[in-house]
Amino acid sequence: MRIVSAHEGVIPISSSMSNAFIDFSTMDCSILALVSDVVVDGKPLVGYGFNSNGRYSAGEILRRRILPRLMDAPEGALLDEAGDLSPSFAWEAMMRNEKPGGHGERSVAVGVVDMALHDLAAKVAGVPLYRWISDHYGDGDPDDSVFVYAAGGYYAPGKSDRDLQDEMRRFLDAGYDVVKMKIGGAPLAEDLRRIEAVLEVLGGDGSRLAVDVNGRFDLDTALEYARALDPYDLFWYEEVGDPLDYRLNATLSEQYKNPIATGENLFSLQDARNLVRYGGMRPDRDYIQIDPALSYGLVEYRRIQDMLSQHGWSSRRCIPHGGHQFSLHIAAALKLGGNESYPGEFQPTGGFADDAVVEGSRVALDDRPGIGFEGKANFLEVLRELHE
Ligand SMILES: O=C([O-])CC(=O)C(=O)O
Ligand SMILES: [Mg+2]
Repeated sequence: MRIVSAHEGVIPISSSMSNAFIDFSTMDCSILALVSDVVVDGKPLVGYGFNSNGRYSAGEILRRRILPRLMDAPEGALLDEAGDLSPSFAWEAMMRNEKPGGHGERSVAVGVVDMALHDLAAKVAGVPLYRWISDHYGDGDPDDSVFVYAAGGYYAPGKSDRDLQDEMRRFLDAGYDVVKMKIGGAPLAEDLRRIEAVLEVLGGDGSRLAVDVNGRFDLDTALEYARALDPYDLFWYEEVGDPLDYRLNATLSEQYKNPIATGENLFSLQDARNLVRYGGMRPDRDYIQIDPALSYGLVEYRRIQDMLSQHGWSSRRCIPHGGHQFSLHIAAALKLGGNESYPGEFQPTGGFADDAVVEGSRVALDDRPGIGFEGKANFLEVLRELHE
């Protein structure tokens, strides 16, 4: 098989909401179609990818470096011994002449292509991606459903505690047991009032509420909030300080007994290893949220899983950021602890298939070949425009 053309584009995924660090008024996203020479039912098979959310589109890097290297790779260089598309060989081709370090600059671009390559490889095999990953990289016995929690609870102009409660009620009505809200964008007293409002909806059960700081706090504020949050026994306290401030995270973990989650802004094996080496993360309770789409794709994510396992971490302690279908397949196949979900945000890219049902905070995988963007009508329309 051969990739005959690559079509890259940019779409807005903007909104009026804010977390403690950024607003999403100009958030956009790279999308990609890789058209193959494999024809099924008179149409070429096409692999699709996009770059999750939280990082902006990476079109320049895709156009100038990553895609030319992929498309100019010698005949056969992207194929394994069986003649099948190898995302690992493609990764080597895309990363040729790239120095180590500085990962965020290009990890998003490579992640977009890696997603499309995996979508295509599974479509060529005629199987859903979770099955393909499990057979190629896992134990051949994937989970048939994945734990998901509903992320939202953003700050927004004019949003009242009542609005926040209604949003959380909608999540519960949609089948989620665990929800997440933003903190750190308001003074502590106001955030505690917002937390109490959400806890009211959750019957007072803090173990069903995660809070996300988006890297806003210095150490003193991190500890001040930690003392205030501890009695709630929350599901987790997320990305409390700067993502690369491992000392802050380590100090926090000595003083905050409940689970901490972080990693959505770490984009490489090396950064993840530093978190585990120096960040004080506790394999018995904490969560690692690295998002495969932002961090060089599944090829790198598997290296990260190997590293975690060598450091005594179970894959079940990983719950990726991003709320997208790619990570849902990875979670089922590699037996992660779950996946994020944004029932209301980041359209048209975010979320799962239109017919996906969440029950008891779990979502089942479907049988569409590849990632299954074909079951997400609004997004598919945008993706098809790239190449049709
Ligand atoms: O607000 C964001 O950038 C998204 C985020 O942190 C998350 O999903 O955990
Ligand atoms: Mg987060």
